[in-house]
Amino acid sequence: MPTRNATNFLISSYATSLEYATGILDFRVFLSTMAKQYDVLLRLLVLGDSGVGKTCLLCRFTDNEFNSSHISTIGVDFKMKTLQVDGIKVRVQIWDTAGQERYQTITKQYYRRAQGIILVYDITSSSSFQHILKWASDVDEFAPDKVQRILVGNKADEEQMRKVPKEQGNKLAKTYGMEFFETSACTNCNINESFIRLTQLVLQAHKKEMDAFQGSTNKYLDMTSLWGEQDKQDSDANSQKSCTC
Ligand SMILES: Nc1nc2c(ncn2[C@@H]2O[C@H](COP(=O)(O)OP(=O)(O)OP(=O)(O)O)[C@@H](O)[C@H]2O)c(=O)[nH]1
Repeated sequence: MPTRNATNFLISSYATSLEYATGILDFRVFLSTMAKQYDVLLRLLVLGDSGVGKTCLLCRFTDNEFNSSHISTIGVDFKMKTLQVDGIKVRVQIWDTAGQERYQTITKQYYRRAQGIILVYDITSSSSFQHILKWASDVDEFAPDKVQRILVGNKADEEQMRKVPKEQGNKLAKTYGMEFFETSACTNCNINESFIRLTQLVLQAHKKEMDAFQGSTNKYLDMTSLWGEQDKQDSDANSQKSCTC
C-alpha cells in the first residue's frame, strides 16, 4: 500500500520533536505576528482503523476535496480551518492519525493535547465498528478527562455494502454518551455537521475559560496552550444525527 507524502511525515516528525522538546508547539509566537483572525484556537483528533476514511473526512471538511484512492497516513498529519460557531470565530487544528497498528505508539502521544476526538468506523466494515471499543478505551486511558468525543460511521453512500446497521451505531454512541453521525466524505454528507458539532461541544465544555476570555482584553484564547499549562500544573503537582445521503 502506498504511503502518504514523506514531506508531511517530516513536517509532522519535526513538529513532534519540537512539540516534545518545548512541551508544546507555541502557536502564540507565530500567531502574534498576524492580525486577529480568530477568537479561539483548539485541537481535534480523528481516530479509527486504517481505511475507514479519516483523511478523506478531513480533506472534505477543510478543502472540499475527495480522493478515491487509499494512501495510508504515516504517523500523524494535520490541517487547519477557521469556523464561525455560535458567534465565535474558532480556528481548529485537526490532527489526522494513522489507523495502522504500527503507528499507535506515535499517535497515542497526541491524545492528551486534544480537546475533541472523532472516533470513526466504516459502515461497510464490521471489524472497524468492533474496534471502536478499543479506540474508545485508548481515549479513556490517554486523553484528558474533559475531552469531548463523537462517533462517526463513514461511507454512508455505500448502502448496498452496509454491514453495520445505523441502530447499532446509535446504540454504541449512547452507551459511551457520545453523539452519533453517519457521514460520507464521498458525497459530502454530514461532514460539516460533525466537525461543527464537536467544536460546539468543546466550547461548551470550556465555558468557564470562554466566559473569562470574553470578559478580558485578550486578543484570542489559545486552548491548545491552556492544555499545555494544565500539563505543566499536573506535572508540578506530581513532581444522532441521521444521514440523508
Ligand atoms: N465510498 C466511500 N469511500 C470512502 C469514503 N471515505 C473514504 N473513502 C475511501 O476509503 C479509502 C480510505 O480512505 P482514507 O481517508 O485514506 O482512510 P484512512 O482512515 O485515513 O486510512 P489510514 O490513513 O490508513 O488510517 C479511500 O479509498 C477513500 O477513497 C466515503 O465516504 N465513501
